[in-house]
Amino acid sequence: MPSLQQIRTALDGSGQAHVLRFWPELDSEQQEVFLRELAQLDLPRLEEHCRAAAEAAAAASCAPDRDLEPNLEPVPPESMGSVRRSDPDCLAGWEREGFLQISRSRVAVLLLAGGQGTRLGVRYPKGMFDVGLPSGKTLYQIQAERILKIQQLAESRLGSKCTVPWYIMTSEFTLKPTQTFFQENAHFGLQPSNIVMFEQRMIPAVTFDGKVILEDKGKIAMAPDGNGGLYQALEDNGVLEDMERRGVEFVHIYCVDNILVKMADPLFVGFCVAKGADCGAKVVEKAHPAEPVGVVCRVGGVPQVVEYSEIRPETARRRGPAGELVYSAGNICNHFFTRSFLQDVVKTFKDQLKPHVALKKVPFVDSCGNQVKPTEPNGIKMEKFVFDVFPFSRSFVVLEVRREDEFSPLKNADGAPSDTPTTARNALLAQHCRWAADAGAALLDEQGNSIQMPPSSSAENHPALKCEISPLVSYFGEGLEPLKGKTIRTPFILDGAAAAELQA
Ligand SMILES: CC(=O)N[C@H]1[C@@H](OP(=O)(O)O)O[C@H](CO)[C@@H](O)[C@@H]1O
Repeated sequence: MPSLQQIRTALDGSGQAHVLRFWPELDSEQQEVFLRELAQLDLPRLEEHCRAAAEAAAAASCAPDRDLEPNLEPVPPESMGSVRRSDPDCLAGWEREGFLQISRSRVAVLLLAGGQGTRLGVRYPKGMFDVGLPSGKTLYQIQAERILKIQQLAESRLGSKCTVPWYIMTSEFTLKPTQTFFQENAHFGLQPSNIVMFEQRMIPAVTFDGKVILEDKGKIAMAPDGNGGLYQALEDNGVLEDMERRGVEFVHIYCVDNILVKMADPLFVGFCVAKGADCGAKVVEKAHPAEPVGVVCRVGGVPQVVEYSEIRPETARRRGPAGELVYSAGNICNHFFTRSFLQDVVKTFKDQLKPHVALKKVPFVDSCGNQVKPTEPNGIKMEKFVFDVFPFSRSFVVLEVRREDEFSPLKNADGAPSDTPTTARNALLAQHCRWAADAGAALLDEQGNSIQMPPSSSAENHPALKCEISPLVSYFGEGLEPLKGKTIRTPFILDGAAAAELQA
């Protein structure tokens, strides 16, 4: 660990002497903690980081990138598959391929869970959130059970025991609570050795004039380096070597907040493998031009995602001859990568990823040592995006899926118009009602009236649908034969015990 003097010299040399302004006021314990934190900074690159942040923020304030526009085009149809439009035999073939790879233990899932949940307004990892399902399950539990189920399905279809390892990228904010939560819940029935948690790096928030922000007298305001910090974290933690040891060849990467995520989705994995892709993305048709999702497209002939914060509203609103949005491929943060592509990224490309600028309200101590909670953005956070490696792909594909089956993200607290605990809960419950109805069950509401299924598009706002099917019973609506001809009064939870009872 570098000494205080070495750190002081490095900070002075990079124009950040103010960081130690309150050092004499700290007691010895606070000094020790602060010194440890300072020792973890990338001091040789600090000056460059601060200057780049200030410059990027100044450039970003001049409007979204206008140079993008003339080079932008939708993904060409030959790189796309669609669950809604592709031939059923094709879909079945892709699914078979996916199951084959899963059954050989060649598929892993990787969760991006380093975020702070600021918009949702919770102080714990988003994965620990309970959206108020009848079962009270959290996002982590639902995901864990989907892994258990997909392993089981692959085993029963192909007769070989298999493992889908779960890699979880956390940050300083989320690692400890996530570890504790998993331990307290007996890893939700998964083998602890098949869950690999690792931490992404943190970087300092910076003022508009390029100064590191002090959150407290002995604490720098740090933020995770964005979900694109993944590639650095893979290297820092030897994750690709771990995958290689386990024989993993294909990785399904996803964000923690989508309650409908299909872990290791055999159809998506099989589609990408069958197409010989090194990199793939799942999309849904955008609901409306201003929906806060990135757009999967091409820029200057190479695949890319233009993030919702960076696209010009006029571009997002552009429509084709039939009135459809030209840029309609909404990114749902479900990506496929081959391990060998990830290796290339880590070895060759990751340092070329350009950080994106986010202007945030960052609490700080002023020069007199007073705590200030700003009402306007005062700080710059620099984030890398996980999809910024798409341009390096040699064979990039996109699979369009049904929103009502695959995408209902949890971003905001209840009260917001969309992407809330309520919309996430309703989306899942409506999906399960559809599964039950498709299996031949008649559903009654709490008063005993027959439930009319609403159109899928409005299901997120339909509160009467209270049928929850455990992922341990069904992964995507399969295996629900015991429901045939049954009349079910909601709220209803179909877990393993209830399914056995129905069967009997
Ligand atoms: C950097 C990144 O991955 N951004 C993703 C991600 O957005 P967030 O607002 O960062 O959660 O999830 C969205 C889908 O929920 C996706 O549309 C968007 O492109």
